[in-house]
This record gives sequence, C-alpha cells and structure tokens, in this order.
Amino acid sequence: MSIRVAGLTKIYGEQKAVDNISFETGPGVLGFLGPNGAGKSTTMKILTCFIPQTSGTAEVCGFNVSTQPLEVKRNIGYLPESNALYTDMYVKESLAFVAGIHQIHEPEKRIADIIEQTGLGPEQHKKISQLSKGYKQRIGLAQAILHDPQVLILDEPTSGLDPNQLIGIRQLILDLGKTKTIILSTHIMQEVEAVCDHVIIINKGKIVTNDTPENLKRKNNVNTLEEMFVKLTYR
Ligand SMILES: Nc1ncnc2c1ncn2[C@@H]1O[C@H](COP(=O)(O)OP(=O)(O)OP(=O)(O)O)[C@@H](O)[C@H]1O
Repeated sequence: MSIRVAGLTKIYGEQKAVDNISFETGPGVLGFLGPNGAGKSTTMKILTCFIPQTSGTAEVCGFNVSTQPLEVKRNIGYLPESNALYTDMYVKESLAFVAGIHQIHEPEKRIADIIEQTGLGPEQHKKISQLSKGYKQRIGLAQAILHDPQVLILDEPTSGLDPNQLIGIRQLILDLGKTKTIILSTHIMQEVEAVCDHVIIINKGKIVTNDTPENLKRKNNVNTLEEMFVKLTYR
C-alpha cells in the first residue's frame, strides 16, 4: 500500500481536528470527503509533511512522515487548496523552478511532456498572473506531478472551474489514477462518481465510512452520493 495511516490525531490548542483515524490505500483515486472543518486538509497537510501530527503514524511509500520527510516529499505531489503560485513567473519559468528544486534530469524534455499532459500548451508563453483560474489549477497540477511522484494529494483541485475546464482536469486525474495513488478532496459528488474508486468520509475528525461508491449507496439504501453524504454527516 502506498499510504498507511494508523491512529492519526491532530490537536490544535483545545480542538481535536483529526481524531484517531486509520486507513490504507494503493493505486487508484480515493475520494476524501467530509463537511467543512471535518479535518480533510489537516490530514493532507500531515501526509505531505507540512504540519506534524499530535500522535499516530503516517507512511507514504513505506517512508515515515515524521522521521523520513525528504523521502516522503520525493514520492508525493501536493496541490494544496490555496494553490499558491509565483504569479510573476512565466509558465515554463515556474516549471523550470520546480524542476530545479527536484533536481530533475533533462528538465526541458520533462517540462515539455508535462505541458502536453496538463493541456497547458496554448497558454505556455504567458505569465501565471495572466492565466484563467482553470489554467492556474493546471499549473498547480503540473508542478505537483513534475517529479513523477507515486502519490498525489489533491485538495479541491476543481473548485471554481467552468464545466469545460472541469472535464479536462477530471480526465487528467482519471489518467493519473491508472498508475498512481491519488487522494482527492472534493465537495462535488458528481466528481466522486466520475473519478473515485474508493471513498472515505470523515466527520468531526473521525472516519465514518470507507468503501466503494457503489457499496456506499447500496449499504445506505440511497440512490445518490449526495444523499449518502447528508445521511452520514448531517449534524
Ligand atoms: N492552524 C490551525 N489552528 C487552529 N485550528 C485549525 C487550524 N487549521 C485548521 N483548524 C481547525 O481544524 C478543523 C479542521 O480543519 P480542516 O481545514 O482540516 O478541515 P477541512 O475538512 O479541510 O475543511 P474544508 O472542507 O472547509 O476545507 C477546523 O475546525 C479548523 O478550524
């Protein structure tokens, strides 16, 4: 399994944001769902070594996030919810910058491949500040996959995109999920139906369910994932 989480807990001050969660996942797309404030981003930040957990363990590709953060970062690509970009950089310049950080061999070829894969071709000569929101998301994704990590953590990668952009990014996630382990946080249930093989729902810091979308609908006797989400997380 590429990701193993055991008894993970994060306490901010008095608040338990993540409460003793455990799960494992391998190649494919895992939907990581839950209401606002459930603890999704906190879990993702721990997995990507942005913040330390209070207790419990997390491993990425066999490397421990607490004791082997460099190895974890080599094996993980992260698109944070905020998708902070250097907006004064040109598209290729920003990718070259990230390629330098990862010490990528033959960066020009890899950057050209990634521009092709993420559909950035038509916009590749622009400054990031000149790009539409959808293309900025593509830059965030391009930066996350540039070093060809085995694991991708995508925090609401399609929020605010128009339907055309949505289709493009979802297709890219589907393609990547054929070989990589992807954890995808989203509030869009259509997206879960479209791309996720498996779903974890977290509520108030605890995992309330972990199954395939089909099993979840059947077990909860509902027709849609929206109904299932409300049933498991409302109040
Ligand atoms: N740095 C912090 N300091 C204190 N509390 C925090 C901090 N970051 C998050 N929290 C709290 O932890 C809880 C979980 O937040 P988190 O961002 O993980 O939720 P989320 O599931 O990603 O929510 P959303 O869907 O709204 O993005 C929230 O109550 C939040 O206010």
